[in-house]
Amino acid sequence: MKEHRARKRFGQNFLQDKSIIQDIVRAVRPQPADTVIEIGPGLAAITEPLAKAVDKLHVIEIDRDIVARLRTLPFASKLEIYEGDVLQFDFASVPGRKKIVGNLPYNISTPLLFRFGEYVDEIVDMHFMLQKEVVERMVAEAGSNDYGRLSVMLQYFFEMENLLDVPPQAFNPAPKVDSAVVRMIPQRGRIGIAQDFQHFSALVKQAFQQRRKTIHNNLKEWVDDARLIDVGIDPGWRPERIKPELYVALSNILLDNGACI
Ligand SMILES: C[S@@+](CC[C@H](N)C(=O)[O-])C[C@H]1O[C@@H](n2cnc3c(N)ncnc32)[C@H](O)[C@@H]1O
Repeated sequence: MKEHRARKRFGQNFLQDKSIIQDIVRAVRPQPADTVIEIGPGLAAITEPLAKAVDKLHVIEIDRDIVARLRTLPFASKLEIYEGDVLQFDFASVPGRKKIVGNLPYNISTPLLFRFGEYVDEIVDMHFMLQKEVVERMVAEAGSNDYGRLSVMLQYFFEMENLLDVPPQAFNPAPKVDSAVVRMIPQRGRIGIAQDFQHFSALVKQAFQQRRKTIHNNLKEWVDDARLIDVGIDPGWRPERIKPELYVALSNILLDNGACI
């Protein structure tokens, strides 16, 4: 088969370390009847073992040359191939509760992660290879330097665990950064339910846009200190001190007060 030259614009760093590939597939635990979707199959490093384990594997790939290659693989009949941009993909178009997997293109990982909340009720679990720094932000606890909007918004929907650190040499070409595999499992309601998700999301965005400001200074237009204290928030705290569940509670209280961010 013709050699494929990795395309930087599609974030192509192909996994070549067999033991890491095995670790990922073992973590996913695919069963024959599972609905598994792989994002960015590339040269099929994870695709092949996944396709062998399930009756049908759904794959989403943007690179036309790679799609053509996938169609020639010996296990191609097991693949349902969607050619296009995963950022535009409607995950609800694949019926059933889904396991989603991918060694993600790092240039689109953050906007992609933000989309999964929309599909949370249709997801069994997700396993992604990401930049290690992104995984650290996803799983960060309040009070740590890595804690921010990504941590709050994803922890609202998912329980997450850093399963495995992966060095650059595991890929070809080697990326400039370390990577890690994260497991994400839907956990709706664990930290409360936002009455209005858009409002909760706007509140968290507003808070972290000005991370150096105290929560009092950040939100004084919308909420007085007494309400903050009611929820358990010290008005002198910076946004990174406030746990995800407190953002949910604060959003609900603001709505009850008729104060809309
Ligand atoms: C980091 S590579 C991983 C390839 C392969 N899964 C592996 O582990 O070796 C990312 C893959 O995602 C594909 N890709 C990049 N941007 C994409 C997008 N917006 N939508 C769908 N696939 C994309 C790339 O073409 C590439 O195949």
